[in-house]
Amino acid sequence: QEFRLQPTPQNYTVQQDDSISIPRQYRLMAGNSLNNGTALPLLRSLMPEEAPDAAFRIYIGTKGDKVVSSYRKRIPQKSEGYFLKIEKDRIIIAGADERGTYYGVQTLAQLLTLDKLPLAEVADYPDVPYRGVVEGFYGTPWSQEDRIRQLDFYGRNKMNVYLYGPKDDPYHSTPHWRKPYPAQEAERLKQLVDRARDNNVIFYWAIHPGQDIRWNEEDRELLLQKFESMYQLGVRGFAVFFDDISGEGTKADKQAELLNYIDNHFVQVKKDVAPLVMCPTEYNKSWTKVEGGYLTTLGEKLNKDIQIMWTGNRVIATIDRPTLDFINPLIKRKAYIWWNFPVSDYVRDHLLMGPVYGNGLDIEDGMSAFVSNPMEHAEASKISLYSVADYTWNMEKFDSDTSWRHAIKDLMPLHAEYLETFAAHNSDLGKNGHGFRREESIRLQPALSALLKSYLEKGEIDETAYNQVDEECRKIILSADMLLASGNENRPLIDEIRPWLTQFKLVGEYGKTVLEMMRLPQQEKAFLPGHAHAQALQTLMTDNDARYPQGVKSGSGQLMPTFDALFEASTKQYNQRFHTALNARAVYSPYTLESNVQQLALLPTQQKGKEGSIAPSNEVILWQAGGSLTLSMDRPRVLATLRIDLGTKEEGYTHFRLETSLDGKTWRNANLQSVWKGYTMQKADVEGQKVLKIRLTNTSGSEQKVYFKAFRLTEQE
Ligand SMILES: CC(=O)N[C@H]1c2[nH]c(C(=O)Nc3ccccc3)c[n+]2[C@H](CO)[C@@H](O)[C@@H]1O
Repeated sequence: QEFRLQPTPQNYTVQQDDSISIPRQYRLMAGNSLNNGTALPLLRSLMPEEAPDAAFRIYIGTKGDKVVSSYRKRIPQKSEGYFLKIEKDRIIIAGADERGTYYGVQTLAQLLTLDKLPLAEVADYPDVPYRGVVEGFYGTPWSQEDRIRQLDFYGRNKMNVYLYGPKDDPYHSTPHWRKPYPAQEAERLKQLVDRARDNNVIFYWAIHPGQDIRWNEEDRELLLQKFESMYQLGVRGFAVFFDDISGEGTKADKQAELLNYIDNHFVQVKKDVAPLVMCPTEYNKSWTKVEGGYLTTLGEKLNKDIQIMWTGNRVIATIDRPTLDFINPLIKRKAYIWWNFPVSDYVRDHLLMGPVYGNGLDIEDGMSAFVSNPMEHAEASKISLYSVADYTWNMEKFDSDTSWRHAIKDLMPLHAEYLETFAAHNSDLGKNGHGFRREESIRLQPALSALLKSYLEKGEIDETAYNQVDEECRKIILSADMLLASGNENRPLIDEIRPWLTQFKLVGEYGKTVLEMMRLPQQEKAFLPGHAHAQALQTLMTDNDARYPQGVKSGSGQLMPTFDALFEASTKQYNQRFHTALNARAVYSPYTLESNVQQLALLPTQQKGKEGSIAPSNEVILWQAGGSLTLSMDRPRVLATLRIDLGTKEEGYTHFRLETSLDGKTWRNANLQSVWKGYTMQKADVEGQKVLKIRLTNTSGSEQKVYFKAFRLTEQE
């Protein structure tokens, strides 16, 4: 793949027929404005041989510096803009500000990877003012090493913000948001703040107090003391998140009062702190009731400098002009976009490795920021983050597929073709409560469809499609092995995705086995080993990595549905021909979920041995009055235990009725009682009962906000 600058510059010209050797020594002419910045240290790390008498010169400064005054007019008049020019005997790097100059050096760093330096001119600047990442997901927070690698990545990719807000950090959220970090944790955060500074990234520390905040002076002062403790660690960006809470903390006027107080008595007083950021409780259109006045209250009352986050028309959504035309007038400022991709905390059995696409390419003027909420898998998230950096820097020239391919090459240059094969088939989320899906196996889709159509409709094999799919299965198996054996090229990435690589190889083997079965349904003996092997592979693909209770899924968007359909079709053909009853069901779960509660309806069910479950959800469930959830078995089964956890206190369960049925018509109550005092896990008195269906209904007469943490049954041996 050809060399490209990342992110795509606004203006970049190169003299095609000329270049220079990378100078071994140079004389540095630097402006004073850079003395305390990071541009010079970066430049010196790239070109170590500084010599006062060298013929080759490097002029570097910001627009106020004399050393670059003759290029002043070439500097884009945009925040973080820069002008970079490489001539035969000099390099000029002139920034609109210090960070712009730093970005000019980052661009030079990329050009220095070439064998020869092109005689180039770059006049560049970002489209979106704040660009970066909000570590705002549920699940295992990133490690210290993850975050340090992330911050270096943001520096290289010209991302300028990182918001620290992992939901599962108890000092970010309830119960310990009021307390300072323990010394060891504080020291680790200080290291991150310093690393962020080295990469010219604004480190925002976010607090998530809304679940138990009291609107009084004590909590207000405790919050300010926490911010002050973070300021002492070097933090210069602060955020307050009010998402996913219920009760008192959701009040807009109280939220605005608190935020304005923080702004007036902390942010404005400190003078060196970035604008305050807040995430509202109504952070997407599908939840907000404009007439309820929550957003307009914030828009009217919040100080104008305070940034307001927005996830779009839904919790998980792409961002377009209508999205911004809705929210910006309400909040009376440009939305600070919190993009919930590639976050996967609600589909933890999937990896989201596909291209970034679907956001508008003409909306750069409608947002103050665009930050991505990533997966708990830090390295794997970089495929998307690389493209988010590309998209937010130069929206008009953003090309989804080109960016995706370069992102993969950037992550594993020596194994890019194998990682691209893996990423292409691990991009869709599967069925989920948000209804957000992604394309998968795009290039193979026509062959998969043709193969399946000809086999199902005519019982024939489309040889062209067959061979394409067979070849892809070979590449899948090869890619999995090559990546698993890739050694130290990017060990942190391989460590993250290893369960999915193992699964991916099984998918390739399953595909090859099913393809062989397709040729044999008329051969009474020869068909059987393939059928048995396919079933063995199905079992191996189900009972996989114990670290992921929902299992791990690979190729679930296109490959597996096609292979399962071909498995079933060829087995049914065999059964009809030889009057046998080989199992033709590929994707087999004895449990089916039905619900009229929108956020529950799409949750997947799982079976592992004698245990059956409905996948948990990490969001607050809005369970309407009378809403119910029914788990049906494929046949009556004798239960041993049933555990339910709605994340609510004891009395919360009085709002629900649990019933069982043997025929789906007559129902009997099954009482719930606490498994452990004070905890929310409940057990139902179902031991020894033979049931066909289990039903849980909100009988309180009003909407209940609960968590869906567990719904697990075990059958008697
Ligand atoms: C602003 C935001 O997206 N907040 C959280 C969030 N909240 C939700 C919800 O779906 N929340 C929700 C749903 C229904 C009722 C209340 C809250 C999803 N997410 C993200 C993706 O799972 C999660 O990573 C994030 O921390």
